Formats: sequence, structure tokens, C-alpha cells
Amino acid sequence: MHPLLDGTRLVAFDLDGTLVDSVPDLAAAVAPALDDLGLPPPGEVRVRDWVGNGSRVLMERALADALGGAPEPARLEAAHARFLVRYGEAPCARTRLYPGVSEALEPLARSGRRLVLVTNKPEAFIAPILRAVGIDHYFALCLGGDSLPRRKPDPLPLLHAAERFDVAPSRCLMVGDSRHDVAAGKAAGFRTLAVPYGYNHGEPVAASRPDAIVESLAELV
Ligand SMILES: O=C(O)COP(=O)(O)O
Ligand SMILES: [Mg+2]
Repeated sequence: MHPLLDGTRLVAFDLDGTLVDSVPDLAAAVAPALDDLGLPPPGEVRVRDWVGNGSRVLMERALADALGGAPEPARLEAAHARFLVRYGEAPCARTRLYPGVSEALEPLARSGRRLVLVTNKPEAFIAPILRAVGIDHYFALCLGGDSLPRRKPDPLPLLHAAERFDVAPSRCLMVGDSRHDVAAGKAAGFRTLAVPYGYNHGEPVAASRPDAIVESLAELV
């Protein structure tokens, strides 16, 4: 096991960019929302840099990019609503697990550590995606960006999970791909581990100074 797992009783995983590459389906749902406004599809490469703060911020970034400035609130709400409908129709058509994820989750769960999922994605999409990629049974708790009053980088969802299972934050580990995961983990008093292959607004996640970085989650076990 990775040294950061020594004494760790609870491991919180981020979803997008950490466990699954979800950008193909996210980009496919952003495109029709922009098309309604006569705007061109941004493509997967751009969408990658906009994921990480939940779906409303994703659409806000997409509209700001296409319009060259902040969108009017009513426009944003309409585009976000359209995105939610389209994404809900096919949240896992092309979304795939990253290599090493199954290899890590199976022994980690067997080791008796509590596994939880903390994403900024709306909660409604979590279960369908986890089921589709076959990892839903590993998680004792799943929190989305709209499950609690505040989301990552706020520590609230991580502290909520630690408290729920009565584990001291110092015995918890946050695993994620972005600066929001590392910031939330540090603020909660968790250990932090990052993967470099996900979505971090085009910046190396090392800049957030996680306790460790692994190229693949398989290195955890
Ligand atoms: O929906 C998002 O913006 C990102 O979700 P994540 O927290 O799982 O990376
Ligand atoms: Mg992420």
C-alpha cells in the first residue's frame, strides 16, 4: 500500500478526471446548449479546462468563452437547464474509467477502509455513472456539488463524510485531480493525493502541493 494509506481509515475520491474521463459526454451536452443560442460547439479540448466547479460554472465558462464576456443570468440559466437535460439523457455514453481505477478500488475496499465519493458534479448524475462503469458498490457515501450548502474547494463535504463515519480528518485521505480537491483536502485536515492526468484548468496539479502524486491509482495499492 502507498505510504499515505498508513493509518488512513477513510479515502474520499473525486469523480471527474480522477476515476472517470467524462469530458466526451460533458462536451456532447454543452454543444446543444450553445447551439440553442446560435453558438458553435467548443469541442472536448476546451471543455476539459472548464470542468471542476460544477455544471453551472461549466456552462458559465462555455458561454463566456463563446460570447467574449460574462453571460446574462437568464441566458446562463436557460443554457444550464438545457445542459442538465441533455447530460441526463446520456451521462455515460462515452465516459470511461481511467486505467488503474478498478485495480485500486477493489483491494482498498477489501482492506476495510471506508471509501466515499465527493464530486462537484450534480448528485443526480453520480449513481447512473458509477453503475455504468461498475464501481457503485465500493462507495459508502456519495456527495455531489449540490448535496450540501457548500462544495469543494470548501472542506464541508469532506468534513461531513469524516463525521458521518466517525473518522478523524487526520486519518482521512482526499484523492483528486484538481486544485479544488487539494484545497478542500488541506482545509479539512485530510492527507491529499493527486493524479496528473485529469482536469485542472490547464495547470499542473503539482502547483497545489498535494502530499503525493501518482501517475495511476494502481500505485495506491
Ligand atoms: O462537475 C464538475 O465540475 C467536476 O466534478 P469533480 O469534482 O468530480 O471533478
Ligand atoms: Mg475532478
